Amino acid sequence: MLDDAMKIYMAPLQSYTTGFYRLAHARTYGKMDKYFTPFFEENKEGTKGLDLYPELSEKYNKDLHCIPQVATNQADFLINFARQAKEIDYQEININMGCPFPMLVKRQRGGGILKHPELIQEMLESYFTQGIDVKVSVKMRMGTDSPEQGKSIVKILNNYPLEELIIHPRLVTQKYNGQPDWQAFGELCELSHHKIIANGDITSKDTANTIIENFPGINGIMIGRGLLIQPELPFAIRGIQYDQPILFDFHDHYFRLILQYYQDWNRSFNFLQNFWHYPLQTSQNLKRLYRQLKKHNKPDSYQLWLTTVKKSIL
Ligand SMILES: Cc1cc2nc3c(=O)[nH]c(=O)nc-3n(C[C@H](O)[C@H](O)[C@H](O)COP(=O)(O)O)c2cc1C
Repeated sequence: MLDDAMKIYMAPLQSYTTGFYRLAHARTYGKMDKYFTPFFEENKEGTKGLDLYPELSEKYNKDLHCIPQVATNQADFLINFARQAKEIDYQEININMGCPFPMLVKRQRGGGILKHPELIQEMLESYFTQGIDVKVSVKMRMGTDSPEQGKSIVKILNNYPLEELIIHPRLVTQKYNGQPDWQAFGELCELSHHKIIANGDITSKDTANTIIENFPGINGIMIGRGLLIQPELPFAIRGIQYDQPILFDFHDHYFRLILQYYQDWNRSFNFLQNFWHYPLQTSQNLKRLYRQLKKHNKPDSYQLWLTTVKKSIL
């Protein structure tokens, strides 16, 4: 049985782990230790108060330990983001230093910032000298295009009182290809003075246990795609079993939350497609069902499609 002190977090995945998803997941399976929102970016969000985003509204995050994430290299934006988050009762924010989206990387944000230690240092120096009462954690890859970059960044991060450091040991240039480099992860852990959370390709209880056994000093693990494929995975890792598959209860919670919010079938349907994307990738038959989904884009037809999925999964 996994030690309770070992934390399990839900990773942020833009368009997938939305507020609706996180809340429906918690109501169905139980609460995870922490949730991270997909990243907010400056320019778009700078013009609108954070309290206006359903992603952050109390309705979808009440009683969940949720951390708003930001992708920036600007101290002013970071400070403003933290202050706005505090106003709506968030105590911690997370900085994205890993996203491989080319538009972000080109602008030295997300995974692109790892090549610019000077920007990280300036931003954190300014943040921490202002004494803002909002904790900061960082989620990073092991470099933009070289693992040496991750090492220099970890040394810089050591100068600041971060809440924790989440490491996904891939380079930004790898996107999601190849394997995470767990040896490089170990080296970064040794260099870091912070609490470490391991992230990347945790898709089963066995992978989780191997990482925890190989790196006993870490504080937790973060799961993204493994959870989207198998939403019960974080609880299976803790040894919790459900009497019956409850994927469809999860779906029903999620479906209700979306329809209530949008009151519009077409917009809701996009979210439903995202919900089914990962669970229906595990066999040729399920992939074929997923491809058929886009033709079932009307409420009655969707219900018929769902019946076929139920028969294939249960
Ligand atoms: C479609 C997609 C969207 C993602 N969006 C974010 C994001 O908004 N913020 C972030 O920090 N990471 C994001 N990630 C990265 C994941 O949080 C995670 O670090 C990565 O998928 C590796 O973990 P996993 O193998 O458990 O999924 C995204 C990944 C994918 C595939």
